[in-house]
Amino acid sequence: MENSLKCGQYEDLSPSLSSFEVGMWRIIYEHHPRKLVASWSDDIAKWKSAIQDQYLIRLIVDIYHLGPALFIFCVVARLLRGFEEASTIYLSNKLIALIEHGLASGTPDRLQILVLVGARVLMGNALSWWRSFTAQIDPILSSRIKLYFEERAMEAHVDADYSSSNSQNFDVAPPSAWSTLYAILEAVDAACAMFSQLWLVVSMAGARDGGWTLMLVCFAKVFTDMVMVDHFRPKSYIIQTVNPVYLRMRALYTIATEYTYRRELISGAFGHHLVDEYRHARQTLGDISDEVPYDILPFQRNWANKLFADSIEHLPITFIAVKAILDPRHASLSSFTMTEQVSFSLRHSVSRLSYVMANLYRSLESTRTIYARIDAHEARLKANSNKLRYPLPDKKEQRGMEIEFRNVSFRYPGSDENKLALDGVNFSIKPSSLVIIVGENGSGKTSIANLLSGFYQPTGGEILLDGVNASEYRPGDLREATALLTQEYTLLPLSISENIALGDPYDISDDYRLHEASSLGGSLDLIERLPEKWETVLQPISSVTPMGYLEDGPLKTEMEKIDHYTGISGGEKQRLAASRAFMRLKSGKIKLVIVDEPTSAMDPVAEFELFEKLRAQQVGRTMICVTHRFGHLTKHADLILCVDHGKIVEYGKHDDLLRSDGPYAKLYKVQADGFA
Ligand SMILES: Nc1ncnc2c1ncn2[C@@H]1O[C@H](COP(=O)(O)OP(=O)(O)OP(=O)(O)O)[C@@H](O)[C@H]1O
Repeated sequence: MENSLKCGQYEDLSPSLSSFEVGMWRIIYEHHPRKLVASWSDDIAKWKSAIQDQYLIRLIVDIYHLGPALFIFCVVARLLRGFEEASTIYLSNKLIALIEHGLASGTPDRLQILVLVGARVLMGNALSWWRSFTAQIDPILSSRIKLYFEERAMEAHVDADYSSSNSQNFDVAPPSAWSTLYAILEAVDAACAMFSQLWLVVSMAGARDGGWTLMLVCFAKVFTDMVMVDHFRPKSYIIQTVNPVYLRMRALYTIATEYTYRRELISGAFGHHLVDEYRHARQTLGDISDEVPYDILPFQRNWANKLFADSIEHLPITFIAVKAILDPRHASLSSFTMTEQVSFSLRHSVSRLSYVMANLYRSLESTRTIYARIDAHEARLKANSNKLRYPLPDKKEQRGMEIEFRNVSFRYPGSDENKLALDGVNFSIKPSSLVIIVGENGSGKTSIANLLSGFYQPTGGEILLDGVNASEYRPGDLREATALLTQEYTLLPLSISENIALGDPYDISDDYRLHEASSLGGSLDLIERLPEKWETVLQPISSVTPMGYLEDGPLKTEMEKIDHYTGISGGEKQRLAASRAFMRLKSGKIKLVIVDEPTSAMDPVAEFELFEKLRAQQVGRTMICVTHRFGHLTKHADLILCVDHGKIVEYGKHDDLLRSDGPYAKLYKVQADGFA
C-alpha cells in the first residue's frame, strides 16, 4: 500500500518535534501536551500577559479614537446580532406550540397565530435589513484602522535603520489590527448568542421536567469536541515532500513553464529533454498519489472516537424521545423541534465562540508585535533626539566630511562567526578629498561604502566623522549630508520627475533643478523620447485585479493597457539613478558622496561623462568611489585605498602606488595590458 504510514523520529529533528511519513509526504509537527488543563494554562498565560502589558487595551483605545461613534455602533451591532438566533427560535417555537395546540383542540387561535407569523416575518426582515446595514459600517471602520496603522508603520519604517528594517516585516500591522478588533467583535457576538440560547434552554427547561439535564445533554457534544478534537490534533504542522522523483518532476515542470527560466530554456534548447525526463519520472513514480491523505494522518480521530463523537451529537433528541416514551402526556411536537433547534444552535454558537477565541488568541501575538514596534520606534526617536546634530556648529563651514576608520571590523548580520567582511581597517580621509577604493571581488570595498552609508554599524572599532564617533550623531542628519550612487538602483513606482526630484525632497517642484540634474545624469534624452515625458510612470503599482480567468480578448487587452510597464535598459536606469544623485548633490547639504560602481551597465562614453561630471561636482565635498575600472578617476584621486580580504593592503596616490609595484600596480597593469 503506497500511502502506508511510517512513524518515526528523524535524527535531524529537534526533540520537541515528531514526524512520520505517509505516501510521498513527511509530516512534521510539534508535540503538544494532551492534557486539557495544560492547554488552557497556556491560553490563560497569554491572556494574562495581554492584559498586563495593556496592548489590547491600547488597541481598543486607539481604535475608539479613530471613530468613537463607529466603534460603539459596531459593538452594539454585534450585541444585538448575538440575540438574533435565540429570538428567532423563541418565536418559531411559540408559533409551533400554538399550531400544535390548535390542531389538538380543533379550534386554533387564528388571531394569535397570525400575529405571531406577522411578528416572525417582520423580525426576519428587520434582521436582514440590520445585517446589511451593519455590513456597510464595518468596512468604514476597518479602512480607518488599516490606514491609521499603515501610516504608523510607514513612520516606523522610514526611520528604521537598514539592518533592522530588513528583519521587521511591519506590513503585517495594518490588517492584523483590524483582524484583532474583528475577532473581539465576533467574540462579543458569539458570546451573546451562546448566553441567549443558554437562557432559552434553561427557561424552556424550567417549564418542563428534566430541563437542566437537557442543558447538560446539549453541552455534551461541545465538551467532547473540546476534549477530543483540540487535544489530538496539533495546532500546526508542515508537510515536506520526500520523494526525490516527485521533487525532480516539480523542478522540471517549473523550468519548462515559468517565465524566470524562459531565456535559459530557449537559448539552451533543452526543452524537449525536460519533457522526456518528466515523462520518465512520471513512469517511475507510478500511481503514488500527490494528494496529502489528510484522513489517515495519525492525529486525526480514530474511528472509535469518531463514532463516539458522532453519536453524542444525537443525544439531545434521543433524550427528548426517551422522555416522550416514558412520559407521553408531557411530550409535545414543539418541545421536540425546539430541542433539536436549540441544541444545534447552541453547539454551533459554542464552537463559533471557541473558534473566534482561538482567532483572537492568535491576534494577540500580532497586536503585541504592532505595539512593540510602535514603542521601539518612539524609543528610537527619543534616543536620537538626544544625539548630536550633524554638522557640529564649528564644522558648518568645513567643505566636505573628515573621515577616520579606527581598527574597524565588520561581519554581516547572520553570516558565519569567523567570516569578517572587514578586519581591522584603518585609514583617514581629509575633508574634500577624492578617494578611490579598489580591490578584487569580495575584498570588502562595498562593505566600507555600506558602513559609511550607515546601512550597517561596525562590529568592532570606530568610525569618526569630523572627529566624533558616527554613532553619536543623529542618523537622519547624517543621511541628509550623504549622497549615495550605486549600481543597485530600484525605480520607484512614481513619475520620472518624482524619481529624480526625490534626490532633494525639499525642493521637489523646481523644474530648473530637475532639468539640470537630469542633464548631468544623462537621462534628459531618454525622458524627452517617452510619450508622457516627465509624467511617465515606468513601473506603476498594479491597479487592476483580474477577477476570474481572463481569456484573450478586449478585457485582457484593456487590463494590460492600464498597468503598462515601460521597459528601459540597465544603462538608462543607471542614468536615472545618476540624475537623482545629482539632484541630491546640488541640494547644498551634501558633505559626503559615496559612489559604488554606478556605471556597470553604461557605455564607455556615458561612463566617462558621468565620472567627469561627478568630479566637477565633487569640489568642496568628500567623495569616496568604489571601482574596478582604473583610469577615469584613479589618476585624479587624492587617496587610493587598495583592499584585499577585508584589509587595507596598500594606500597612496596613483603614481606612488604604481612605483611601489604592489597589489594596486598589479590590478592596474592587468587592465592596461588588455588595451596594449
Ligand atoms: N549581504 C551580505 N551578507 C553576508 N556576506 C556578505 C554580504 N555582502 C557581502 N558579503 C561578503 O562580504 C565580503 C566583502 O564583500 P564586499 O561586497 O564588500 O566585496 P567587494 O569588494 O565590494 O566585492 P565586489 O567587487 O564583487 O563588489 C565578501 O566575502 C562577501 O561574500
